[in-house]
Amino acid sequence: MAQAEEKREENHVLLVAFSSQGHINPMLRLGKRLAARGIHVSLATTEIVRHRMLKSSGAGPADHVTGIELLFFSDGLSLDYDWKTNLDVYMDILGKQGPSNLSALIKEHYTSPKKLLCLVTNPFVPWVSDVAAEYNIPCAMLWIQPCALYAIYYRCFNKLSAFPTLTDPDMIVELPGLPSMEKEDLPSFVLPNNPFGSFPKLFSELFQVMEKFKWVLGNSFYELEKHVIDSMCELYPIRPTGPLVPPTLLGQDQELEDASVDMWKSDETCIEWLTQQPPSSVIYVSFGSIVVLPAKQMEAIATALKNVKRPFLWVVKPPEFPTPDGAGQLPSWFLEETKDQGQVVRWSPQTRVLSHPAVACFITHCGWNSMLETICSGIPLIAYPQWTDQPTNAKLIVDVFKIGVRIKKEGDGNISSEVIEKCIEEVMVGPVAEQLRKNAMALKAEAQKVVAAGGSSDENIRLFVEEITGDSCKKDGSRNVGI
Ligand SMILES: O=c1ccn([C@@H]2O[C@H](COP(=O)(O)OP(=O)(O)O[C@H]3O[C@H](CO)[C@@H](O)[C@H](O)[C@H]3O)[C@@H](O)[C@H]2O)c(=O)[nH]1
Ligand SMILES: O=C(O)c1ccc(O)c(O)c1
Repeated sequence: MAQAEEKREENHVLLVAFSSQGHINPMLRLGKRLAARGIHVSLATTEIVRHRMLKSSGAGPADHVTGIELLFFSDGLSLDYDWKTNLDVYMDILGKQGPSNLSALIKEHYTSPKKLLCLVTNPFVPWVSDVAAEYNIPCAMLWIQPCALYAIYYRCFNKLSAFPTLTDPDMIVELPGLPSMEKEDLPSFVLPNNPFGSFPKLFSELFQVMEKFKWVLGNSFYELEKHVIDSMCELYPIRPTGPLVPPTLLGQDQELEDASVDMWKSDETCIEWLTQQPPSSVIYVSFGSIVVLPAKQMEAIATALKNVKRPFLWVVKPPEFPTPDGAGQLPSWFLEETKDQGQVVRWSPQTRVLSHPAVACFITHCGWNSMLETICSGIPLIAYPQWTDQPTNAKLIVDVFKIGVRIKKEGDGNISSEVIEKCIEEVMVGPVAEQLRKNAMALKAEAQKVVAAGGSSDENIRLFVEEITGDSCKKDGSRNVGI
């Protein structure tokens, strides 16, 4: 038997992720923390990731990321399928084709699949638990959004609390461990008029069969979300093992190598440019890997950045499927009129940007990875959420973590440049800015503590490893450090 195959027989965990960069990277980082405790780890995801990695690096497709083997299966569609426009169809086809394709991959790569210690999946590919059952392997889930979202979905889809309906769309939602939430604060998938039918269906099915997951791990930390984590103890506990961000952001670069994939090539020139800017002066703007802002909103942000006359670094990722209405594109006047003020890049080395001393604040769509990276960099945020978990993440930023402000939409759903300008000034100067920075620095210090030896997330990883390897006498998944 070849050496690689021998390894797969012994202490092996297979992670399975949806194709989004924001889903794969936290899984890989969990993988590194398991590997640091002697577990062999591989990650399986769909072919589109191999294709994007190849395009981004210009080299041959990677089959390893710092020691973690990458495996790919087909989602049942061609590589150029416009899945963002046809999300419902995509999720449906992935749900039908994914299980047999993943099962075939496991048969092909593991001589005795039953010897796998565990499959770890993320919530967007919940059917992985059925593949695990087929081979009689236990299954864990890594919840890749805040624990607050886990609690909200659990209560909503098991009908344990009241949520807005078509007849009462504006009701205030009250849940244990969380502040009161208006409809603007709720994840879009629980709203009665949400147009993405496949996601509520997926989450509804998932949260009704949670017993298929022997463990639920979270990409968060106890000290950040303790009330809501405690509130889930009696229902279905979640064990936070994060923040799963690059070790450099946690002061752990000496002891732990990073594992992540880059689906887009980052423009490193912006780091040189940042180095020429005064300390705490630059507004960083990015909306992650999926959001494409309507032209009117691009115009409002462009106008605000120009008017505040402060240096900025704006990531404008060209839409993968451009539309004639100018969505996701800069207004034609912007580059010329701001050429001495800021930089625009197509994709940035974001974690290096956030931890650069020149960066003062971050205008963000509130993707959870971006939020955790910002928390670990100790800078305040300006929240401009769009959909999925982002509205709730924005609520957490403002009312729970208290490290930022939120750009409020007008009645017609648009934003005005004046509101954005006001938010920028609020986080840059004055007593509010000072308090936000203090709070942000305190959370950064906390994040470093929880991943260090004996910290709450480190302990939760240790317990998980003990349980999957059978080194623990208690295997009921209920232990959770900090509770
Ligand atoms: O120029 C850029 C912009 C982003 N990033 C990285 O890309 C990731 C983006 O992740 P995230 O902030 O979570 O945003 P999305 O890619 O939009 O993530 C999706 O997945 C997240 C986890 O489920 C959700 O919280 C988001 O709402 C959802 O949009 C982060 O690690 C960033 O560091 C870069 O490296 N360069
Ligand atoms: O993480 C999310 O919430 C999310 C939602 C929809 C997507 O298409 C996606 O790639 C990620």
